[in-house]
Amino acid sequence: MNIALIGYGRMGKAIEEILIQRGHDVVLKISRTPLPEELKNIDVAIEFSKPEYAFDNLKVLLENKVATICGTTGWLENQDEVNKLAITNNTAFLYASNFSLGVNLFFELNQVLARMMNKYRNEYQINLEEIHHTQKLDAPSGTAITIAEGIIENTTYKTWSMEENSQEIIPIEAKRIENVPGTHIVQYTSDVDTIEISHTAHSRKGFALGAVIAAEWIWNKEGIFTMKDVLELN
Ligand SMILES: NC(=O)C1=CN([C@@H]2O[C@H](COP(=O)(O)OP(=O)(O)OC[C@H]3O[C@@H](n4cnc5c(N)ncnc54)[C@H](OP(=O)(O)O)[C@@H]3O)[C@@H](O)[C@H]2O)C=CC1
Ligand SMILES: O=C(O)C1=N[C@H](C(=O)O)C[C@H](O)C1
Repeated sequence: MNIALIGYGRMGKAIEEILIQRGHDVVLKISRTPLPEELKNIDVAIEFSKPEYAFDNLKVLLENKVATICGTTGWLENQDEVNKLAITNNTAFLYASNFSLGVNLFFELNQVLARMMNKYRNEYQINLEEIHHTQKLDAPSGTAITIAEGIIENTTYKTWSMEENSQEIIPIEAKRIENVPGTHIVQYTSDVDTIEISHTAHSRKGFALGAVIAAEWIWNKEGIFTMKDVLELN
């Protein structure tokens, strides 16, 4: 496939390595310079830039009818508009806060555990922690937000917060430590014990491979998709 890499930082470079291994051609690489207004001969675009640039990039890609997968976090206030653009331009769009197979399995496990724990809300205090490298621009991580949303869907918690803690709120703590690719921990603590599930990425390879698999999957499709569709977790 002819792939456009929009954002050529840590993730862009890790993705490029896997694209080449799997026989794809990287026909456009964008870092900093604005996207050309007209895009030609691109099968799929892979967007991993920065929170403040993602929306503008996605608009150009989708208006050019380029099937796009996006891993950039921190731009979701514009998600509805982006989804509409994909639909009106008869193309395909997939956003994932985390492309790794392991985290997507963890999302499922998190929902099952949340459903079980809802009965014991009074006995157990919930805590969500994410740890990332010090260059990360957004907090909490997109993955932590997806985990919190999975808990909210399956319990009587109403929202999440990095500042407040109450019966209705899932507290999220974000830690920044040199060279950590991404760790997420969900804890339920009572007076007598702690139940904990965690996912620890050892490198960026899992995110990058998942992004390439999603790009291969979305080619020639139309609509709005998630990693659940790609990994057939529905
Ligand atoms: N969904 C997932 O599985 C994962 C998501 N992420 C997310 O992906 C994003 C990128 O992460 P990462 O690669 O580590 O970050 P980096 O900062 O390493 O890379 C971002 C790149 O985008 C470039 N850039 C700047 N402006 C633009 C622009 N207008 N258009 C396109 N590119 C631009 C930056 O250039 P310059 O440095 O010169 O400004 C930089 O090279 C983050 O939001 C992160 O949270 C990360 C890992 C996994
Ligand atoms: O910025 C990162 O590095 C990561 N960002 C994503 C997020 O915000 O969840 C995914 C992964 O945890 C690494």
